Amino acid sequence: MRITYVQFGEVDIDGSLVASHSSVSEDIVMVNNGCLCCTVRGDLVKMLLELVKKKRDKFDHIVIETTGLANPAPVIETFCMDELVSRHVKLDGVVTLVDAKHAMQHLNEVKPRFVVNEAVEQVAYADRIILNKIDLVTETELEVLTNRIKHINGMAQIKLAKFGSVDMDFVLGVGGYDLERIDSQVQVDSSCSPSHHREAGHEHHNHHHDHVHDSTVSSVSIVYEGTLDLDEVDDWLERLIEEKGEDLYRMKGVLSINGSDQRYVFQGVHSTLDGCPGSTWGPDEKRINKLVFIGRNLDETTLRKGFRGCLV
Ligand SMILES: Nc1nc2c(ncn2[C@@H]2O[C@H](COP(=O)(O)OP(=O)(O)OP(=O)(O)O)[C@@H](O)[C@H]2O)c(=O)[nH]1
Repeated sequence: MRITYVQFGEVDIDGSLVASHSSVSEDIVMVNNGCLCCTVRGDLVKMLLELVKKKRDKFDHIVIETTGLANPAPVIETFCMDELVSRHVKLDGVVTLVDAKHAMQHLNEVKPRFVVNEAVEQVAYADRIILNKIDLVTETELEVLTNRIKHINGMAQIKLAKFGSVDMDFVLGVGGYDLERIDSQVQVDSSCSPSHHREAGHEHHNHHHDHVHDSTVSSVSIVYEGTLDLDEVDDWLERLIEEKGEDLYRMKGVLSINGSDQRYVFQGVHSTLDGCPGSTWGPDEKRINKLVFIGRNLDETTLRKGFRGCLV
C-alpha cells in the first residue's frame, strides 16, 4: 500500500519517525505555518492539488496528521466544500487518537467564551477513535472516559489500544462520508442517550461557572419504527441546517420513506448535506429509522419533535 503522509505542525519530528519506522512506501509533506484554524484550508487545498497533479499514480491514500491542538472542522470542510479538491480526492474518515491517561483532563478543560475545546472537537468529528495507553489507567477510569467519549460522539467506533496498535483496516478505508456505508455505520447504541450520561455524573460540571463549556457538544440519537414523508424530511433537515448549521457537526441517518422499498440514507457536515436511496428493505424487516446528530447545544426535544413531524 502506498501512503502519502502530511503533517501540519511546527517541527518535523513525527515525519522523520514515520519515515524511519515505516514498511510502506511513503511520501512525507510538511505544512508548517502558524495558526491552523485560520490558514489551514488554503494551504491544504494547494498541497492536495499539487499532490494530485504531480504524484497521482504514486499513492493510494493521503494521511493528514494535524497537531494535537488543531480544530478538525476546517480540514474536513475543505474536502466537502472545495470543488476542485472534492473532484480529485475523497475524505475517507477522521481518526482520533485519544490518550486515555490525559484525555479527561483536556476534555474537561474550561475555555473562555467562544474558544473551542480542541480535545472535544477532535472527539466529536471522529469516525474512528483509538483509545490508547489503556495500560496506564484503571478499568473504572477507562469506563468513565469511554462513556464521556460516547456522550460527545455516539457514532464513532472505538477501539482500545496500547502503543497505538490497531489493524490498518480500522484507520484506512473507513468510509465515514460514504453514503453506501451509512447503513452499517448508524448502529445506535442506546447507552449513548444523554440521560444515561447525565447519570454518569458529568453534567453537574456546568453549574459552577459562567463559561461556555464544550461539554455542550453531544450526540442525540433517534431510533423509531415507522415511515416518513420524504418532502417533510427534506423540509425539516433544510430548516435544521439553516437554523443550526454551525452547531451541527455531523449527522447521519437511515430512513424509512413512505411508498419506497429502499432505505433513504443521508449524511452531513454543518451545512453540507448528502442523501440518496440506499439498499432495499427485506420483506419482513422492521422499518426502523435511525438518526444520529452530533453538535453543540443540541436540543434533543426539538430534534425529536421535528422528526415526529415527518412521520406519516
Ligand atoms: N505505557 C504506554 N506508553 C505509551 C503508549 N503509547 C505511547 N506511549 C508512550 O508515550 C510517549 C509519548 O508518546 P505519544 O503520547 O504517542 O506522543 P505523540 O502522539 O507522538 O505526540 P504528538 O504527536 O505531539 O501529539 C512515548 O514515550 C510513547 O512510547 C501506550 O499505549 N502505553
